[in-house]
Amino acid sequence: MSTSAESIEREEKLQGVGCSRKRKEDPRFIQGKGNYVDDIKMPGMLCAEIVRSPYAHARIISIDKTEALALPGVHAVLTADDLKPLDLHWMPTLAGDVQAVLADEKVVFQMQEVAVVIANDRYIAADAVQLVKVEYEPLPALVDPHKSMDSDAPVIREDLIGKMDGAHSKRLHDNHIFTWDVGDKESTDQAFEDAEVTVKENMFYHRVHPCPLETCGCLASFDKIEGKLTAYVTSQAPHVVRTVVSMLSGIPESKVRIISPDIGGGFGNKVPIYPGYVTAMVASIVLGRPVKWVESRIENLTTTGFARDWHMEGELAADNEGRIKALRVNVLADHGAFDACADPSKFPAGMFHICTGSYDIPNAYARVDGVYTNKAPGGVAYRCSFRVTEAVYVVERMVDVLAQKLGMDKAEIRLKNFVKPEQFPYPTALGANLDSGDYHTALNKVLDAVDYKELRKEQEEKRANGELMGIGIVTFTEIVGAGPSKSCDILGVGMFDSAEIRVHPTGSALARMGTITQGQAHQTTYAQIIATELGIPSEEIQIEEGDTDTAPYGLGTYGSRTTPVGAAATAVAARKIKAKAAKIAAHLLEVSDDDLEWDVDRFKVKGVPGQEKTMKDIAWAAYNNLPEGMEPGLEAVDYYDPPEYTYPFGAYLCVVDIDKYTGVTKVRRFYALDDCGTRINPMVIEGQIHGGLTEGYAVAMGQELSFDPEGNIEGNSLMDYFLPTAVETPHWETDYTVTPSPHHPLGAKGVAESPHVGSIPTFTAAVVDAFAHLDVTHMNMPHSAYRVWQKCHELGLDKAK
Ligand code: PCD
Ligand SMILES: [Cu+]
Repeated sequence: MSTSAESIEREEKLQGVGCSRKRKEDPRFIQGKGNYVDDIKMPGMLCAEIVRSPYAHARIISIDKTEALALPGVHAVLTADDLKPLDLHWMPTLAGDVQAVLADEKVVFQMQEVAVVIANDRYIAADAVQLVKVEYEPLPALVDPHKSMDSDAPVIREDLIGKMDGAHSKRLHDNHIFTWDVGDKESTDQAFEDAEVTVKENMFYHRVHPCPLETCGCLASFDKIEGKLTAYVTSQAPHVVRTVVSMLSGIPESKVRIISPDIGGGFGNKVPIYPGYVTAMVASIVLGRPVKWVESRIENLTTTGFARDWHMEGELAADNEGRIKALRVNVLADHGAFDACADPSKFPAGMFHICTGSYDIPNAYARVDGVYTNKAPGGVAYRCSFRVTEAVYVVERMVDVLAQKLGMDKAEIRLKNFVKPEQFPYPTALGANLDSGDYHTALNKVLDAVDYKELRKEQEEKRANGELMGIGIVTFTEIVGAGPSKSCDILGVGMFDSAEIRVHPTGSALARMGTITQGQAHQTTYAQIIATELGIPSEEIQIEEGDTDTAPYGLGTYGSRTTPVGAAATAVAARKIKAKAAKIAAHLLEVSDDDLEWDVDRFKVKGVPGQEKTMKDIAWAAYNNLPEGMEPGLEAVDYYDPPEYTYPFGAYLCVVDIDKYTGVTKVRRFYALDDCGTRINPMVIEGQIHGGLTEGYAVAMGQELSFDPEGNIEGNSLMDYFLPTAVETPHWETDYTVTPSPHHPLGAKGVAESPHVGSIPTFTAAVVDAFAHLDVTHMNMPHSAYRVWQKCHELGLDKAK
């Protein structure tokens, strides 16, 4: 291959892999030309609003629609009784449970969907909601998951009474959902018995919500003549929605069209299928007119897709030198009133088995018990590949707790226990198979960059002075790219993904994928991959996603799976085209394909200067001058089933200064080093990392959905729920190393979740480290000023001068 200045120049023009190509979608967005579900209008369109329960737990005595129906402009009021004849009053969840579309005799969480009003516009519908008279008989609410399995606990799911075979395991109580465990319990227990040192800590990973700027919504239109249902849905997985809608409604899948238009942020919130979507679709079928439902902010925060809410007990066993011998974790998972977690079907606790982290831990055992409470359902992967956030949190916290007990440095204990570069691929004690990594290089790079020794010295001086300064260190490993079909499916559909590329006669291309961007810049970055593979300039490649009538079947975008799965499909589809292109070039140049070499955007005859055919020449020939017997056209499709997950990793360090009189925590420095293997677009990666760190800061420092003893949700509007703006957001410093994935066609791993997963425990680590000299080993999030002040007060620090 030639590396002449001329070919380097041609390569740069392609704007391929590795180029910080500007985001192609931005000119549209910044000019207000985005097209979201709520922007779409159809002739004759009606609007739906939902009547919701004021109680967390109550029996429905009666529903009186008379007054609502009498309001001019109201077309219908639907309740569970109206959906019953269609068998649509309950729906399956992604977690193998069922969920009431509209409450069936009983409400089980505050703001649960009770009835839906359909009217000419949203204002009339909202007025009519007030006129629907529902009589309730309140029942005792179960809010504390630790009490879910008490013998006198109120039973939440009467529909499941006596059904002790759950979707994932035996159920131990009417409020128990599943037990999931992994690892060797016996050897782990033994290692704990034999250990020189053990540590244990309880931590609560509080309930939060992804809170995308655009709330969830659906515009459904049923064409009675064609028998076709078209729905614009805020979905991160449009094909999955199509399959479920077809299964639920009996409409052939070929007559269901789901379109995810522009999406204003997903963050996991837009993976599940919500009652609102179903009611809009049903209403359109019943009324024969398009029906739109769009949530308000409070509805979004209260009823759709929460995340976390795990009570975790972590334990480590080690020797006196700090070599970790075993990890044991016990989790009580609060899933709310329906198990609507969005995980691959066989993983009720997501990818929690990554909780051995970046460490070489010989023995491990983890157990998770899911229980029902009177809270909204969800359990979505808020910027995390299914409970990876929880996994990283527990192990990183425990390593710090161990270091404190042994009086060891928190960086040193990590360097001592890392999986070493020569150990990859590394099978963990809990069954993950880490494909690649170089943890020592990453952490050392960070320690050098911030002058760690100097920071610790400064901390000592501050402590002597009675000031609080904390240094948090986290070295995390993610598991992304769900996933190999052999282990990962959603309702039976394997979690492959797809790409279809068509090269037109004049050499430009159109490509469609089964994934769907929500702001990640897929239109920019997918084109870069094809540009490098096929030598077609990025500018001449159009990327389309999100319309099930045109895109090949895919499982969607969440869990940072686009790069590990969708980008791999794209590379492989492009390579199929290139293989055909080589044959056409050989034919045009009258040589055998062996005599050809690829040079950026053309095939050249080896050793014969000037004898060459560009991709443009080849594309034209594909439609008129082909080798004997070859079919015309230049296109390919690939369904890529990854052989393995990818394991991005990183090393983060945070420095905080805490005011002991007010508890105000100032993030002085945050240094984030990420390794996602081959980097497709460094600028997009940088943006993704800034976004993920900011969301991590939000979760660690302020976001929280809490409940009072009656099950009333607290803090469910943006008056209380913390969304950091540029004012609160700290300054981020980023860095990287490159350890390519050995099995991915491009060597790339996902990246978008890493900063979220990695930063949250880093903030906690930094806050706790500020108090470490006072024997504090853990503090629960969120680290709001009030809560941090409480700790200062408890320790009498706010009294000291
Ligand atoms: N190596 C590499 C990697 C990556 N990349 C880039 O970056 C991005 C991203 O990617 P990923 O990582 O693969 O991911 P995806 O799949 O695409 O996505 C997903 C994610 O993404 C993130 N980010 C974001 N951004 C925005 N803007 N928006 C949104 O919504 C969002 N979301 C979030 C979330 S949450 Mo889940 O759902 O929770 O699970 S998951 C998630 C894209 O564009 C790509 O291309 C590159 O370049 N390179
Ligand atoms: Cu998660």
